[in-house]
Amino acid sequence: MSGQGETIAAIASPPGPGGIGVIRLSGAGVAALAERLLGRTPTPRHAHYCALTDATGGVLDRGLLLHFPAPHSFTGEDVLELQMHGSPVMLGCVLERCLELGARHARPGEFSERAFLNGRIDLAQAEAIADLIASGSEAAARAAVRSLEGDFSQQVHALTESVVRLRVWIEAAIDFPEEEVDFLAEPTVLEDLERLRHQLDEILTASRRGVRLLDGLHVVIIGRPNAGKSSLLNRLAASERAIVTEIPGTTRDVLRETIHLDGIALTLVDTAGLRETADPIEIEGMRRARAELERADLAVLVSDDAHAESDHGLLDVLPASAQRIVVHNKIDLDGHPPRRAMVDGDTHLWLSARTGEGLPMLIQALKDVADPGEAASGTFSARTRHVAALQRASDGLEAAWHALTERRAGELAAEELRGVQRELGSITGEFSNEDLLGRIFADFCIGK
Ligand SMILES: Nc1nc2c(ncn2[C@@H]2O[C@H](COP(=O)(O)OP(=O)(O)OP(=O)(O)O)[C@@H](O)[C@H]2O)c(=O)[nH]1
Ligand SMILES: [K+]
Ligand SMILES: [Mg+2]
Repeated sequence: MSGQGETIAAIASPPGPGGIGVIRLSGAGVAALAERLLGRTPTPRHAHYCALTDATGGVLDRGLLLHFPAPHSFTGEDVLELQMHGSPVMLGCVLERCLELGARHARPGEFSERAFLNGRIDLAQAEAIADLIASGSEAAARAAVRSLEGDFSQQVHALTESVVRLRVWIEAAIDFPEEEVDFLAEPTVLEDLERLRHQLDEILTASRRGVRLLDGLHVVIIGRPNAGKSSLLNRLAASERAIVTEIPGTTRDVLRETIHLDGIALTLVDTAGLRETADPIEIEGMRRARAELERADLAVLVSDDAHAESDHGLLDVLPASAQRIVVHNKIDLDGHPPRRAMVDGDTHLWLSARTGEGLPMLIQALKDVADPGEAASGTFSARTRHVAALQRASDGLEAAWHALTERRAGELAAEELRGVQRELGSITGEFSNEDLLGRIFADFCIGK
């Protein structure tokens, strides 16, 4: 079979002893190698029970040998799977035997990379494999499976097709300058563009959700000194992680603690209290606090009820991209019961970090943000790389919109749409370079 790569081999099951161990091979020499191991030509996709022997014919182990001839295999090449006892020592010996017979060690992710290069899966699907393996919750795993099934890629493809249609149309108009101006004023062109922007935004939102499922939620706790930020972090982490004292300005550096709610990881970030000060250490601490806010999915503004009024001004510090919860802490001091209310579109919670009263409400609110529940049923897994590309595509559509509406510049709009097409193509790997591929597949485990 032509077009197959060097024969690669790897132990595909996890390291350590196990019930079953699997060695996987792919490439040009697989068919010959399978024949040597089995002593005859294996039947395609048939489980042969056989002895796996060393060079002298000594039995290393007995197990199943499965041959998947190209192109109907995971990589699109000839693939061989050896299933045997999960003994790390014997797996090593059988792998060694495969190397003697002409295979070489596979690099991390090399099987998936070949599957991608042979068009069995696109890049987003290949990434979904790694994400499925690494997923830490059922929600994340299900989302990864959906991406692996191609849900995400299909949506990106559909979008790309619409972009191409619009671009071709605009380019055709440019070729007839006397009609161009009229054409660009056509409401249908702008309607199409508007619809595209809407669809792209929906995918962008879903992708952000997908990233959150994989990477967890970045929750930044901010507020004035002594509001009880560190006390709250300790409560949520159920440990004395952060130093708590009655001295304002206790926390000066950024402090992180990961907790899990229903299988979803939340990185809680405690920060230095925000106030006017001349202390250079505190000033640096506040700079870091603001930097953390920039990449927050959720900002928890902690306010000591006594200063609620002035703390309200801090809401302006929060980036628009982050969701937010306002916590009114220390209700134990005035004896008010815990409660939850919506104020100007924000969730406000009254609780006590000291006594733990009202804390379940906060945990519920965090869960609501972390796991969008019903809304997540259509969520696919996505990576920061995808979100960044979609964001650039979205900016490109906006630029195309301005080019058409304000400047009647068809050429410019077409150029922007070409850029959008490239960005979308980079997600599924139609436009990719070796650097990017190298970086993506190096993160995979060996044997995948
Ligand atoms: N009564 C009461 N005291 C609290 C509560 N939460 C925190 N405190 C007290 O408030 C003081 C400050 O708490 P911290 O958790 O250090 O506050 P912080 O916001 O991290 O302060 P900085 O790190 O200095 O910005 C400490 O003396 C805490 O014991 C609460 O719910 N009730
Ligand atoms: K303090
Ligand atoms: Mg603190």
